[in-house]
Amino acid sequence: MNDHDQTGLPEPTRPEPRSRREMPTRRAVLGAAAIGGITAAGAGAYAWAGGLLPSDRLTPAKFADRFEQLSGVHDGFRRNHAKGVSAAGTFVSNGAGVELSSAAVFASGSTPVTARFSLSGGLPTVADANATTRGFAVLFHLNNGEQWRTAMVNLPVFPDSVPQGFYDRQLATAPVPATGQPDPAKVAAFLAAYPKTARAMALVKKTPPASNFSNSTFRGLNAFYFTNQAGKSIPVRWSLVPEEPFRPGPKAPQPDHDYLFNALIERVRSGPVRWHLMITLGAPGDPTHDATLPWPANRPQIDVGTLTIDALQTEEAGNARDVNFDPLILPQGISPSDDPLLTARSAVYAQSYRRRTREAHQPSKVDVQEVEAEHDH
Ligand code: HEM
Repeated sequence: MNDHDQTGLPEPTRPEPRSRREMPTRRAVLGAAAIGGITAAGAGAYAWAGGLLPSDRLTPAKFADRFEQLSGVHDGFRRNHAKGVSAAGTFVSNGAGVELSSAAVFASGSTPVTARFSLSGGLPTVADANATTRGFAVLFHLNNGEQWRTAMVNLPVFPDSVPQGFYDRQLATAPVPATGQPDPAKVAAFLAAYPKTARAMALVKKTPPASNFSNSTFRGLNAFYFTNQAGKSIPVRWSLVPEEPFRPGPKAPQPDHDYLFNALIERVRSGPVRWHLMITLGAPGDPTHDATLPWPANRPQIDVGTLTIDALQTEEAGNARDVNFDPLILPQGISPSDDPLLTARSAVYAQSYRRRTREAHQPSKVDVQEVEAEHDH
């Protein structure tokens, strides 16, 4: 994601659908030991060696270079979703997910989570703005030692169907110095080349952002498969639906540079914030390979439990700062779909993770204690 999402997406030739069983997962690649730890330096390049990306020209390093080209290098920060805050809480399963997936996280009971709220883009100092894509990443620490990591955003669909589209979109929508706005001709050419992005962005425009992080719906967007104890698999997508009622966010720029993060810090200080984990069940024929395409609105949605966030922490060693929210770190009972974004994400997140963890860490731009102290005065 970047913070100028007003662009288009490609209809490239789709590779032959791969069997789910052929898709590599980080679980398989890294082994149980790596999954047990809170950090996962990536071995993501395996995905590219397997030719899973549509173009040999595009590598994890080139992807990371492009983020740096557009936002600069900010030592120690994520190459995308650079501005953020760490969070902690608990997922309480109501047991309804057990018949869908054998993942231990769905057995009745509670699972601790490490989470992170973020804004898209590579600038750790970016001003909070209503239209900037918001992220909510969650790491479930399953009681059996497994982990489930998922990074979600507050969009109804993803703008790009293939990695090359995301890569091209970043450049096509970059503001030009003369106007501070994207070059309309470049944007038009990009959208003409990527009509799926044009359609996805029309859906995004019809879905106004909520006023705060705490009343935003966050969606995983990529499809996965759930497999239950009986070995039955079903395509799914998931989302976190807030208990707090939706209110539209302000259209005008806000005087407070950090108004979204400041409001979140105050909100969590006043009491826990809750979302319901909703699993949408796909039907035969629903696209699993393309995150730009919504599934029909009448697909069953199963509420499998409640995620509660009750603490925020300034990013630092030991909390979500040092987590790679790789979407292919999955527990037994959840497996990837044929969506090409998944393997690309895994590889590019690993590249970003490697770069940022080798750099000197700068203090996070969202300082929880500072905001709380200001509020007390
Ligand atoms: C080809 C597609 C994509 C690329 C190349 C990409 C790239 C990145 C990169 C480089 C990071 C920083 C990773 C790190 O340093 O830990 C990141 C973070 C993030 N991405 Fe993506 N992304 C893609 C698709 C998506 C999709 C489909 C979603 C949501 C459905 C998403 C949501 C997020 C979120 C929420 C974060 C912040 C995670 C955190 O807090 O650590 N991204 N992305």
